[in-house]
Amino acid sequence: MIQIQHLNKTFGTGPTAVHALEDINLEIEAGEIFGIIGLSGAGKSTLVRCMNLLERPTTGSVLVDGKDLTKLRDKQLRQARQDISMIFQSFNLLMQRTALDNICFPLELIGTKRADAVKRARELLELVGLGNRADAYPAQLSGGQKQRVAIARALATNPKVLLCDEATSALDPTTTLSILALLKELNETLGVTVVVITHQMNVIEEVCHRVAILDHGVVAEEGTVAEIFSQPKTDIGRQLVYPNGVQIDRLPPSRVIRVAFNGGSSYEPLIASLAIDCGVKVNILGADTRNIEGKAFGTMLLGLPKEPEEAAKALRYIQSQPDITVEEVTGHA
Ligand SMILES: Nc1ncnc2c1ncn2[C@@H]1O[C@H](COP(=O)(O)OP(=O)(O)OP(=O)(O)O)[C@@H](O)[C@H]1O
Repeated sequence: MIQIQHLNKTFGTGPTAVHALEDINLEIEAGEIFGIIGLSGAGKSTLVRCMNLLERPTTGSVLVDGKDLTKLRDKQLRQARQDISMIFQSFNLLMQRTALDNICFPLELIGTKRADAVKRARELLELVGLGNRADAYPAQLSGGQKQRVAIARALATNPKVLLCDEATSALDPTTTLSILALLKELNETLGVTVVVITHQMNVIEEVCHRVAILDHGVVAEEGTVAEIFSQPKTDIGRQLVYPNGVQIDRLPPSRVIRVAFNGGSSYEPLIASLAIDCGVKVNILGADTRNIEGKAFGTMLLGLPKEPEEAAKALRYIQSQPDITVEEVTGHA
């Protein structure tokens, strides 16, 4: 659906140039919810703006449905953009227009008859749960309601792709969840491909199927949400997945392992059975468990006994358990 190939974006020239994105390669499939996460300044907004050419890549291609947007002339590009809508952290509603007329706006731009536009806008207001607020102005709506109007407006032209740039970052946690649930529902019912840009791991966890982690303008790692959550492979991945991770250099000098639960139906009482079945005691240094799509994922950071034979025995026992993987930890845990 969206193929990003060898994309680079540099702002400015010479010694003050900022290389915001370097050799980005991503494939986002039709119908999926794809997350792009990274710390502030990682290049997330620049990347999402390159996806509809609001920002023109310095080099590289952006293919949507096989069409390279960077090769299109203005008129063709305007047409292609009708398939790619965007919502923002700050909603960007027109304050002088009612909710209904905000949604009619993109339809007016493409010459839709007023009666047809109003009909479509009313349908969309129903779809986003605001059927009774057609005549409200943005100032009379809550943040969550404003984002619902923005979503309805973004869907007015029946786009194939909805780009969400920090769409829930200005909302409280409960409203965030309700907007994410709406995005999920729209993805499932309309089949719209959703790209979610965020700095919050819980947003990714809540709605995304796959995720790419952006770090200093490069893709550090990508995979299914379950893969990234159970076994982040890079420092930045570990920082995002375990924000309260333990620095190993502050731990006692015994071997430390991370035990990842990879989607077994429940958490085995691993520590208790270690003690009972092999008489070995391990230290729990940290634990972070989650339930994703009904399956158990998560990790425990364990300090093995100092005595090498005991440590090896514990390790063998843990490795023999189903749906569990183990890695020895060095550096950021
Ligand atoms: N128009 C611009 N001119 C110059 N530099 C820019 C411009 N836009 C972005 N940058 C730089 O590009 C880098 C990436 O910025 P970007 O806004 O894409 O990051 P981000 O991950 O979205 O960060 P945040 O979460 O803080 O919005 C930063 O170093 C930023 O200063």
